[in-house]
Amino acid sequence: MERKLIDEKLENTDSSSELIKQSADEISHLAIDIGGSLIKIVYFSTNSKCSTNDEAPTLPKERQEVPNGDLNHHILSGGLHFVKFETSKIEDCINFLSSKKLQQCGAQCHHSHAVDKIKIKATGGGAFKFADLFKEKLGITLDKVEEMESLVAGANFLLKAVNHEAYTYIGGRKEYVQIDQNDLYPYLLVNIGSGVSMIKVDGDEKFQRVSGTSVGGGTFWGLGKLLTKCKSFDELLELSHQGNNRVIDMLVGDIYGGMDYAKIGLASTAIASSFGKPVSENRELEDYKPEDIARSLLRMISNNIGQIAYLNALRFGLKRIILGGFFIRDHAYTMDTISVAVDFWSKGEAKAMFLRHEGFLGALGAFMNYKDGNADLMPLQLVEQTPKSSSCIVDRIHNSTRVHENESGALDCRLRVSSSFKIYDEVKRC
Ligand SMILES: Nc1ncnc2c1ncn2[C@@H]1O[C@H](COP(=O)(O)OP(=O)(O)O)[C@@H](O)[C@H]1O
Ligand SMILES: CC(C)(COP(=O)(O)O)[C@@H](O)C(=O)NCCC(=O)O
Repeated sequence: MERKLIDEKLENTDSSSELIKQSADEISHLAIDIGGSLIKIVYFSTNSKCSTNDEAPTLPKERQEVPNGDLNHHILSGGLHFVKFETSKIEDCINFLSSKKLQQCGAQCHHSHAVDKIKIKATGGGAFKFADLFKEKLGITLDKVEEMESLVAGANFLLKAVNHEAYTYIGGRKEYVQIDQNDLYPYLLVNIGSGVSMIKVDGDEKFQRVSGTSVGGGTFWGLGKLLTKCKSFDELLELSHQGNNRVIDMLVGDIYGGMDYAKIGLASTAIASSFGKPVSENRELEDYKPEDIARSLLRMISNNIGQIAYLNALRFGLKRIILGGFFIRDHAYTMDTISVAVDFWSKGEAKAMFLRHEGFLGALGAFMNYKDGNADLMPLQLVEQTPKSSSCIVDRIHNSTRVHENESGALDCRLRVSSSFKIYDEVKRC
């Protein structure tokens, strides 16, 4: 999978050059989400490995007319790609974008010979913080899209359009959930990035941020770094696999002489106090195993988020809690802890669901913001049609269009692009 490959590459010091070598594809649209910890990029390229079919051949160089006779639009076939960088290594991201030659093939280049007219959709705090840097180093203007709006648009897109996107994680098993588009709302979106935002989503552009907590992914990684000396987030996660939280956490049984506190529904093995054990032990930090600390930390933060999410779901009578953000990282113990917390507190009434493109909600939402109606903006939408051949792209399930992932991890899809935006003419002129 491309995402895995890129993550591995980023572990290496010369990672960005490796990544750049693989990236000779032609980009027509690109959006960026610059968060407190990570930069996420979603781009559409026409050179993806998507199989072709007679109705919609892959087209690096030509425009296609929409078969329904809409002469104002063209179709581009290709793949949506997902890339991430650590925000602290923003230079890698700049080099990557520079290698993509956006100046030439442009996300949105309006005027010939005017490098500084390139605009890309950008969200997250970094769209403000790094605006000058992008301008200075790449000549790119960041066209800001509000962060919560982007998260919601990204989540809605994934839930409606992408096949096998949402799943529950129960008893160590992923179960994919096919959500009926007519029965998607309302739901609680919980985005676990550096901090956590909780958003009640009632419709396509109808939402309200109802809560949040500063105890999130940044807390796990920051505290973990201090307490275990791990050098990377993935190392800390890996370490947590081998740990035993009972060495660090004070359990109900530790307080109740090994017994359950049955009257209030607490088993002896339930955590009474996260990180509570060292209080009564005369030991130093070095006397505890880093893996046990990592495990307790992960459990404490996941549990806490699961509980706050449940309380907010309860507040608004929501049954579905959809979780995104890179903290989750498709990590079994994290998902299990959150699922168990939601199930326990809601007595099975609410369900926690995870997303395969968990960390890219904001970037996807910003990408979706390239919309019609403004001559300065590139009109864009995913085309809803079924290819004749079964090879890839989209299929219809329950009357809706679904997008598939190809073997490189990109989402095969097609974009409908207004004729008024002449991508390839602009390429030549820029
Ligand atoms: N390679 C990584 N480096 C740093 N943090 C990571 C990494 N992979 C996953 N994470 C986790 O993801 C969190 C950031 O998630 P993300 O959704 O990208 O939020 P933000 O928008 O705040 O950057 C981090 O706080 C950390 O818990
Ligand atoms: C400020 C943020 C929206 C920024 O998003 P992030 O970069 O963490 O993804 C987020 O960190 C957050 O919601 N923090 C919690 C703040 C609070 O409600 O207390």
